[in-house]
Amino acid sequence: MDISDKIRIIEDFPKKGISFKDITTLIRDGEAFKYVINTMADNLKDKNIKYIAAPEARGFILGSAVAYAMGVGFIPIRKPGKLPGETISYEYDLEYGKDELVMHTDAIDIGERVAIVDDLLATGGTVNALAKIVEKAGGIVAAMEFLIELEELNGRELNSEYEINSLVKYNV
Ligand SMILES: O=P(O)(O)OC[C@H]1O[C@H](OP(=O)(O)OP(=O)(O)O)[C@H](O)[C@@H]1O
Ligand SMILES: Nc1ncnc2[nH]cnc12
Repeated sequence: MDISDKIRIIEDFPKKGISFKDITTLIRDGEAFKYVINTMADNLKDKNIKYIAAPEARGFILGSAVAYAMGVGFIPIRKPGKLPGETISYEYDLEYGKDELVMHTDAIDIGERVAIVDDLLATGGTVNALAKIVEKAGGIVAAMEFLIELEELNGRELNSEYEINSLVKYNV
């Protein structure tokens, strides 16, 4: 199935020079959404995955559906101030700014295998921070799955120690 034509591109959002890849047009199409989730779940089978971890907000849309499809647990990775228990955090750079991610310290036990799911790989800062948090908690990052990869931003290089799969690639 060709899903690339379901992604809407909006230039100069959220600021000038950014070519924004909008996935809302893909996920409102039930067949395209299902295809993406099943493809990601299929890529992750036979990897002995215990949990899917995904960052808010767009990561939750895909990550929780992939976890459900695989019958494994879901770990939400949030912005600061949202999780009620004891947390581990990590600051990172975005294509357009800075941010911080937070996970419950007890979400992962030592040696448990985690797959990271997000809608888009740009600079790779978000998932790198997420991977470092998982490792800080004693988990193993078994793979990273993306719907979209912006190849020129070299997110793959920043995360070269991890297995990375993406479904649709763009130059910018
Ligand atoms: O590879 P990177 O350069 O780190 O960029 C990719 C991240 O940026 C976007 O999230 P954003 O922080 O805009 O948050 P949102 O999901 O809440 O819209 C996107 O959903 C990825 O998580
Ligand atoms: N160009 C882009 N489009 C959509 N989401 C993004 N997150 C980081 N860069 C992005």
